[in-house]
Amino acid sequence: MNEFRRSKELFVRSQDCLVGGVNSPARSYSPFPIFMEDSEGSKIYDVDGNEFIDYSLAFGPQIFGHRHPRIKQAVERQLERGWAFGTSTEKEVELAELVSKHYSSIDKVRVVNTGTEATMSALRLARGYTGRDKIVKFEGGFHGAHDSVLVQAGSGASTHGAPDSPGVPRELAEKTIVLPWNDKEKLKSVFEEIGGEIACVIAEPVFGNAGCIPPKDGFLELIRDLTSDYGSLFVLDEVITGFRVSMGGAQELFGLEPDLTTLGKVAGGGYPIGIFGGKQEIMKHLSPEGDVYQAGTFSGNPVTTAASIEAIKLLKEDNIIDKANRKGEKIRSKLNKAVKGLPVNVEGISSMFSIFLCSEEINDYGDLEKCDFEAYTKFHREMAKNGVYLPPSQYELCFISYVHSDREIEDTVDIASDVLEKVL
Ligand SMILES: Cc1ncc(COP(=O)(O)O)c(C=O)c1O
Ligand SMILES: NCC(=O)CCC(=O)O
Repeated sequence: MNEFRRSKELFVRSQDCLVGGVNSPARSYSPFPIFMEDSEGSKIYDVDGNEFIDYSLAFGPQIFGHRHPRIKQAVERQLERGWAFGTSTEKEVELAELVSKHYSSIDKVRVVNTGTEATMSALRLARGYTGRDKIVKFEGGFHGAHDSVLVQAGSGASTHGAPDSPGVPRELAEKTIVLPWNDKEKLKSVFEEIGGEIACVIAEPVFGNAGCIPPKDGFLELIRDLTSDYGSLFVLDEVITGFRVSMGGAQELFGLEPDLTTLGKVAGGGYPIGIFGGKQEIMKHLSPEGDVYQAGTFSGNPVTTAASIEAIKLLKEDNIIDKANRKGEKIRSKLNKAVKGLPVNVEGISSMFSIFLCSEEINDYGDLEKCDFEAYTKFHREMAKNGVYLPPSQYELCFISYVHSDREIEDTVDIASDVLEKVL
């Protein structure tokens, strides 16, 4: 049974110098976070020398497994030549070409450092392009930690009970209209009422920050139709799904054509990245071609772009997405079988899944209230004691990589069913 003595000591130290002892609230959990220091493939290792099969995978990017040798080598090659020039580089061009090759809705991109920056900039561009201020998002949707989207936000904001963050000016929050996910009638009536004032609808194609909740039939298509009819933009936030559910993201899988797309996570091969892009007609409004301002010292930096290019090539050459999808199907079906009779519901698509501690199906953010959050905290800790690292909240997704072995999946299922019997 794993023990976490050194993590506990470090948490005492970190609380004196980091807010809540962490650098992101999503990493703060009871009784104290486990401090990691090493990784290889499907495994991560903590400061006490414990080994874990990892299903958090850095909150998503590591579909390749940790420390993939090809990504490591690409970064090392770049380190030999420099890691920050603040100038144009050939790699940026290569990366932009690769992204638009895989995303038919994208002619041009801008590369930034995080998903947060990507959605923040995409919303500014949508507002600048349409000359309108209002945006629509969905309850429990998470698009990063910036003002316009910290309204009824999922992920850590919900975990820590602050889906509407203080500090966001009321005047700005009022410009964000929040609707229930998968509710076609509400969406239609908002457009009928004020469609001409809406700059854009931003949506995760598959909910990933209020657990994994796929779209109901026709919901994304309805967003597409209404935004087109009313001259608003459809911003598809593929920070989680991009380069994960298929090379061309959820838009390829579902046959959608958004106006703007945001990417992150897997797209950086584990290095910090955000990308947003769309058709030239819209992108040309971004500075320096247009007036909508956006900039950044580290945007498109050479190390991240080297990692990203290698990652995208690797995804294709090693057929990583199909392999990870099959592992996803396997773990979901085995877990569901193993927990029959318990109030547990394993849902998901592709290489992502949620272990909801409740017996009913989860269709929207409100349904998460039916889940047992206290039991999840115990479940998370007991799993870690038994060598399995899960995301620390039911709001976050479990991810599986293409290098998780069948043996590891079987061990995980056995451990999870024993632990769940105990904690429920
Ligand atoms: C759908 C979605 N959009 C945007 C973000 C923000 O990305 P980042 O954490 O890289 O800023 C996240 C992060 O979890 C996300 O899940
Ligand atoms: N789904 C939310 C995140 O991935 C955020 C991770 C973090 O802030 O550490």
